[in-house]
Amino acid sequence: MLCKEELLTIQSGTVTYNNIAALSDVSLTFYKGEFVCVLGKTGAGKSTLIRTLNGLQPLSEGEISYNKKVYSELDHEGLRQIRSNIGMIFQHHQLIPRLSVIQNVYTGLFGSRSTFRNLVGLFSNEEKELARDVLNQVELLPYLNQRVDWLSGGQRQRVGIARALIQKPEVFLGDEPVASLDPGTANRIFQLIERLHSERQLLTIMNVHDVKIAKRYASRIVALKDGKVVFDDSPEAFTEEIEEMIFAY
Ligand SMILES: Nc1ncnc2c1ncn2[C@@H]1O[C@H](COP(=O)(O)OP(=O)(O)OP(=O)(O)O)[C@@H](O)[C@H]1O
Repeated sequence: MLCKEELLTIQSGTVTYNNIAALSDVSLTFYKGEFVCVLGKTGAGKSTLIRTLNGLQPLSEGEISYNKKVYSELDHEGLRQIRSNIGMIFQHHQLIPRLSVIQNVYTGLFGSRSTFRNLVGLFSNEEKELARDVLNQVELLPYLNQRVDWLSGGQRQRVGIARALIQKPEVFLGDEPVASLDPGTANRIFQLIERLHSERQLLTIMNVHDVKIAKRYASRIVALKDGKVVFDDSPEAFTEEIEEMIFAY
């Protein structure tokens, strides 16, 4: 029997904002090689879950651990090291508009370099080679000196993916990465994410609101409602009844 390698765990996780629980007693274990899509209507807690997994949002109660290292027991440096293993993409890319494609990709390395090297923009030949390699993987090498604000939405998201890849992550997180894109472009972005996921044997966790995308690409679907996990199973087990229950008002 194959032994699943546990990577990220949230145990009884609760996040409270002004007495309202954005996440409520959530317990999930994620394994290397899983492609997880997190579904839920607006306000269900999807972004909060992703931000807690990335260590950007502390839990009000409960524990999160990465490779058995508990976030709340780590100092700033320990948390930074964990974050360097987690690549993240966002709905609005969070690129620096006036910088070029390759300069934006370099920012993915900033968490693992000295402030001085970041400030003066010094990059080793190895780092330059790595940036070209990840841009090639997202098919943007011809655009490396282009300003990102001149690119289309799909191209910008591919820059965001390259910026995450340059970290050589073990975990790939996404907060609604295709929510602003047309269905065709959204599918092409997910095909790219799926290819990179398989080639690199990542743990991939993507928030989406499109059930079709989740059913097509995920190996596991987690659904949230009012901050609680209401479904955690295979895409095949995600029925129309469950979909109605999750999106009902
Ligand atoms: N910084 C914050 N301060 C106060 N309340 C917040 C904050 N962030 C989120 N919330 C609240 O927590 C709940 C969950 O929000 P969250 O953004 O995680 O949901 P979501 O499923 O990602 O929704 P969406 O798809 O709209 O982004 C919502 O009720 C939201 O209003």
